[in-house]
Amino acid sequence: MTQTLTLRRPDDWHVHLRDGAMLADVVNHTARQFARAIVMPNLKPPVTTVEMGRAYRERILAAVDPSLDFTPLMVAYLTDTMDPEVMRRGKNEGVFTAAKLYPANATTNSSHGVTDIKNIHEVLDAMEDVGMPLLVHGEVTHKDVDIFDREAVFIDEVMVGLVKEHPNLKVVFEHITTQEAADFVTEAGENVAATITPHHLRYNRNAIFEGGIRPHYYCLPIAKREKHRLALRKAATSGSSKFFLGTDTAPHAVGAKESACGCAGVFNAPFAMESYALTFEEENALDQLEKFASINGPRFYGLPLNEGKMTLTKRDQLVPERITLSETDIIPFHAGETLGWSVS
Ligand SMILES: NC(=O)N[C@@H](CC(=O)O)C(=O)O
Ligand SMILES: [Zn+2]
Ligand SMILES: [Zn+2]
Repeated sequence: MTQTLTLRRPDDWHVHLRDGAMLADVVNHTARQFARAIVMPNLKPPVTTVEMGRAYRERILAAVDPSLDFTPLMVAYLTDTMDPEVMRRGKNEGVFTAAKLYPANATTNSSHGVTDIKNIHEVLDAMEDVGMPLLVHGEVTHKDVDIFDREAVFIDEVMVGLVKEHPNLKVVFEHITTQEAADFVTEAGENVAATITPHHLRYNRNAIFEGGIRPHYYCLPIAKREKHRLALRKAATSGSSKFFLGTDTAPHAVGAKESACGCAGVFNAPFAMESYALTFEEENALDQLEKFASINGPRFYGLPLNEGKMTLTKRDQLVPERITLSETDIIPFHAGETLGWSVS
């Protein structure tokens, strides 16, 4: 018996499309599945001005296969010295959909990030004013905090105060990895939501060390204990409108991953919807997938729902061991596995 599932076309509320040759190589993997994507601004140099946001959007559109209907939604990268006027202009000129808070040195290309949230108080006021969502990489960076505790500590040290001081600011807690983050978002006001990646729903921290060190499972925030994975699965499939799809697809060349100091990030764009479908199926929640993938995100951002459709079919599909790009190879998430779902 073939089983199919037809949904409104989904959006991806957290992607890294990179730039140059890598951009051209990866963007259509996202555009084939998703109608829109929130494009992260952690380039070198980061996207900190309206002009840079506009130019990056042009480069993305130039790289997209014209037969695919895809809209990149641009994000400003917040620094200690960001001018609040960039938020107002970026919004008025239709360039920036959101702005991203990277705590300085928390993750890939975050060295220009914010060293203290106090430094962006006026920027946050301006965003609250114009209704621009703040996207947060929620980890503290002090060396004395254990890497597995950095998200939970960030909630206490930053998130609680942030939502108290800016009660009308829309906040997306990006790529949550802990029970604490899922609970925080559930208990916060309607202005607080979270994205959840395919990979944090599928493996816990043991996968990173199974029989040896496995760099392709390394991403930030790092995967946590099993109880946290189960909490994320519960949140994603709960039907709550506060949780939505954000793959955090983060391509790095195979050599940059398989290294003495390997980069953080999982490249999951090619089979993202198949991976989420598998998880929702295992949770007996396929009826909740459309809300998570196609409805909760646009509702939170105040954008229209997509009119197009996507059909997922219950049909086996082999994920390649590696994908050859123009300048390097890359290892996709689920490499070598057979997935029980295919996007038609
Ligand atoms: N998630 C990751 O592990 N890496 C992302 C950065 C990020 O989202 O934190 C990247 O840009 O490579
Ligand atoms: Zn991040
Ligand atoms: Zn990311």
